[in-house]
Amino acid sequence: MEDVRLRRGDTLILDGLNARINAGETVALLGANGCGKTTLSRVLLGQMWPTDGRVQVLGKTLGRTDVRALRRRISVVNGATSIGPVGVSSGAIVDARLDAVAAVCTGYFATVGRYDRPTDAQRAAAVDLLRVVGLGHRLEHRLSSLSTGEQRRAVLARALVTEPELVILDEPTAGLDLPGRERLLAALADLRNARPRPTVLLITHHVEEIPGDADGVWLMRSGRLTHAGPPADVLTSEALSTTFGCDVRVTFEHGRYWVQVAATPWDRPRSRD
Ligand SMILES: Nc1ncnc2c1ncn2[C@@H]1O[C@H](COP(=O)(O)OP(=O)(O)OP(=O)(O)O)[C@@H](O)[C@H]1O
Repeated sequence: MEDVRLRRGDTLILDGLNARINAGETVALLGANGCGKTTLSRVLLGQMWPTDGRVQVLGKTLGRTDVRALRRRISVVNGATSIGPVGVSSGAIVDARLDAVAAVCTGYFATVGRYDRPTDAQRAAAVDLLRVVGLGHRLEHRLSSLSTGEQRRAVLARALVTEPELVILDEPTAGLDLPGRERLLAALADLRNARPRPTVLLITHHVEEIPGDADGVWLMRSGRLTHAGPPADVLTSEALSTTFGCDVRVTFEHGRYWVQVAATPWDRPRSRD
């Protein structure tokens, strides 16, 4: 991204973004609600058009390339409800009535329901991926009978089945319990060992979800990227306190970064009695 600005009405949503992710790198994007993270991802997907600036994705310059062809090389996973009944207004990306293997196979055809017949090799790849995300024991189960965490992992497997070159994960662990979240993070760590290794943009609110060996971390505030660099340089108490507007302490343990809120601007001085 070069000098990317995006204005809608009176709101400057993205304010002069300059940043780069090299092929195969994992970068985490962190910032307060409403700072522009999802908008940035939508720009990368060609779903929102910047007011100024230049965006290149997978070597293609947006505005000079067929976005539909580019989209086939990208997968998006977000925490929103994406499994449900098929219908124009349901917003579902996959039919809840499908079993896990069939659901993952819809990823090959970018369909919500089962309209196409996958090859044996495609089914085998879907089964492999379901095992990777810890759903090997749920292959024949309908999505509607799976727990939220299991559904989320099935959606992740669906997103990966086409071996995308770029994976955008927008709060992929939202709504997951602790083991569910750890399982999903482990699946993401496996993804970083995949060959070829996809480029990953992980949008998250949770510092502890950022792999300690991520290639980069971007901090965003009011539509600007205020910090970008290796995790050890960016995930500091000072930088995160500025980003979130409250006093936080960052520690590094067990290969990950952890945050504690030390004080918030709305803390009142405690009475002595
Ligand atoms: N089409 C639009 N027109 C006007 N304002 C918009 C539009 N799309 C998004 N915004 C505003 O831009 C800001 C950034 O939204 P965005 O969804 O990118 O934030 P975010 O960082 O992903 O937030 P969250 O962490 O809450 O998901 C918000 O204030 C939002 O209301």
